[in-house]
Amino acid sequence: MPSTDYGTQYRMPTASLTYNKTSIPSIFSGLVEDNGIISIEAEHYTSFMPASDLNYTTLLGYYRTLSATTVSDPVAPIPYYLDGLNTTPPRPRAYVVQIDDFDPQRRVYITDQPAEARIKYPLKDHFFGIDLILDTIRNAKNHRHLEGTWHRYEKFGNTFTSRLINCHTVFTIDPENIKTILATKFEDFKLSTIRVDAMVPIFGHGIFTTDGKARQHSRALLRPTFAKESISNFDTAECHFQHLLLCIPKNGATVDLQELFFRYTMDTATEFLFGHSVHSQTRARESIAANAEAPDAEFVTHYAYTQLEASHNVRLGPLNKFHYNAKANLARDKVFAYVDGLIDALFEKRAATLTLPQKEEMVDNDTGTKEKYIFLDALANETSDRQVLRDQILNFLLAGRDTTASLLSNLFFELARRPDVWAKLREKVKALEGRLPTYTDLRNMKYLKWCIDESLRLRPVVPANTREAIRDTFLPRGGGADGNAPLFVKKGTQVLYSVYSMHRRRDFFGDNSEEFRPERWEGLQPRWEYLPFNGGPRICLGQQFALTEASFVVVRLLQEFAGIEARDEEPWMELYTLVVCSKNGVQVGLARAERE
Ligand code: HEM
Repeated sequence: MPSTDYGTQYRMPTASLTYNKTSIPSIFSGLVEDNGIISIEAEHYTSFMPASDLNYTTLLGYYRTLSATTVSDPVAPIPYYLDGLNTTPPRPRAYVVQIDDFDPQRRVYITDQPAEARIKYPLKDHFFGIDLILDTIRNAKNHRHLEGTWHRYEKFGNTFTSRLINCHTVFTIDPENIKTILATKFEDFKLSTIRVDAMVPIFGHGIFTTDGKARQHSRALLRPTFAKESISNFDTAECHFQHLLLCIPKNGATVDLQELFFRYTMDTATEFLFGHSVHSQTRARESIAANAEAPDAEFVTHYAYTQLEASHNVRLGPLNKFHYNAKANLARDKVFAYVDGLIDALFEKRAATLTLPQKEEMVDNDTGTKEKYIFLDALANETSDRQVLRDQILNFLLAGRDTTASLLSNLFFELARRPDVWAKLREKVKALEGRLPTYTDLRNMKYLKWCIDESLRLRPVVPANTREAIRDTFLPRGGGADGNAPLFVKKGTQVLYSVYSMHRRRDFFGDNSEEFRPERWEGLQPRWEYLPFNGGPRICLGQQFALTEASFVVVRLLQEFAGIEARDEEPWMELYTLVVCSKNGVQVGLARAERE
C-alpha cells in the first residue's frame, strides 16, 4: 500500500457532495488546491451518525486529515440535532481548511465515520454506571485505584467511554487525544465542574479552580515568581535541609523519609510564600506543638485536613453536593484566619513604613547578591484585594508543597531498593567535592535528571486529570470501527485522562514499562506520551522550581549519606489524595558518609 493511501475505509475522494435522505454519503472530500487550501461546499454539509448512547441522533460535519497533524486551525464541527422527526434542515455551508504543510500527494478527507467510541465500558447499570463506580471505590479502598485504572485500559484499549452517575465520560490514554484537550482544542474544554465544585470552598478562585480570563490573570500574577533568580538561591533550602538532617537518626535506625519530605516542603513553601516558615520540622523534633507559636502548628494540621477533604470531595464527584463535614469547614476557617492574619500584618507593616516591601539581602550561589523573594510581598505589589491574595496563596501552597514532597518520596522509595542507582548517583555528586550545588550544577547532572524523570514516569505525582467539554467537539481518536476515527464529544462530557496509565504503555516505554530504569532515558525524548507536568496553556508553572528543589534535596542527601537501605518489604502502594505518594511511607535506614 503506498504511503499516501490511508486505508480502504477512507477512500473515495470526490470533489463535491450532495446529500439526500436515502443515500447519505459515507465519505466525501473536497478539492485540495495547490496552495494547500481545501474548499468543501455541500448543500447539506452534514454527515450522519447513528443513534448512540447519547440518546439522540446527531447530524454533524467535521474534517479529518488522516495525518491528523496537518490542519492548522480546525474548522469546528457544527452539529445539528434531530429532535424526533421535527428536524430543521441544516443550512448550506462551505468550509475552508488551510493545510499548513500541504503535500499534494496527501489526500485530505472529510469523513463521516461513525463518531462513536470504538469501545464502551460494559456497564451493568447503564443509567448511572454504578458498577464502574463500585469497582473504582473497591480499588481505592485497597489502595489500588491507579493499578485498577491501568488494567481497565489494558482490557478496553486506549480510549473508551462510559457513564459516571449523570456524566457521559470518555477515558483516554491516547497522547493525541490528550494533546487535543490540553492544547489544540484548549478552548473547547474547561476544568471539570466536579473538581471546581469540590475545591472552590477551600481554595477559593485561584489558578486551580478557574478558567478563561480569571486563570490567565492568576498565571500572570504568579509567573514572575519563577524567574531564574528566585529559584536559584538555595540559602533557604539549605537552612531547612539542615533541620531535615537533624531528624535522621545518626545510628542508622529506621526513619520515614516521606514524613520528613512533607515537613521539609511545608517549611520551605511557607518561608517562600510568607517570608516566615512554620518550622514544622523543628516542632516535630522537639515536640513543641503547644508553645507560643501554636498558630503555625495549628495551621499545618488544619491545612492538611482541608487538603484531605478536598480530595475526598473530588472523589465523590456529583455526590459531593450531598456531603457536609463540619470539622472540615472549621479547619478551613482556621486556615483562612491564619492566612488573613499574615496579609493584615503585611499591610500594617507597609502602612507603618510607607515603603515598598522589605527585602533581606541574600547571596545567590550562581550570580552574587540579590534580594530574598517573598511571594506575598510581591503579590501585594500587584493587588491589594485581600480575597485575591488569600486565594492565590492557598492555590500556590497546594501547587508547590505536596507535589515536590511526593516526588521526593516516590523517588526515594525506588532508590532505597536500588543500591546500584544510589552508588552511580553518588559517583556523579563527588564532582562537587563536598561543596553545595549551584543551580547550574544541578541542571548539568544528567543521570540525576533521568532518575527524576523515571520516578515521575512510573509514579506521576498528579496521576490523573479531567476536563469537561464546553461545546460539542471531537477528539482525533477513539471513534469508528478501528478506534482511529475521530470521536464525537458532546458538550458536558467529562474527559478523564490517566497519566499514570499512559506512562505504562509498552508501545511507548517498552515491555519493562513497569520497572524503575533511569537508563531508559538515554535518547528518549517523549512528547505528549510523557506528561507529569501537564501540557499546553495550563502546563505547570512551577516545573523548573520543583525539579530544582527536588534535585537539591537529592544531591544534599547523597552528599551526607553513603548508603540507603529499605526497611520495608512491602511493594509500593498508593496513597492518593490530590497527589499520590506511598501508603506506607518511605521506611529507610541511612548510613552517614565519611567527609569526602
Ligand atoms: C513534582 C512537582 C510538581 C508536579 C508533578 C506538578 C504537576 C502539575 C500539573 C500536572 C499541573 C496541571 C494541573 C491541571 O491543569 O489540572 C500543574 C499545574 C500547576 N503547577 Fe505544578 N507541579 C509540581 C510542582 C509545582 C510547584 C513546586 C509549583 C509552584 C511553586 C507549581 C505550580 C503550579 C501552578 C501554578 C499550576 C497551575 C497552572 C495553570 O493552571 O495555569 N507546581 N502542576
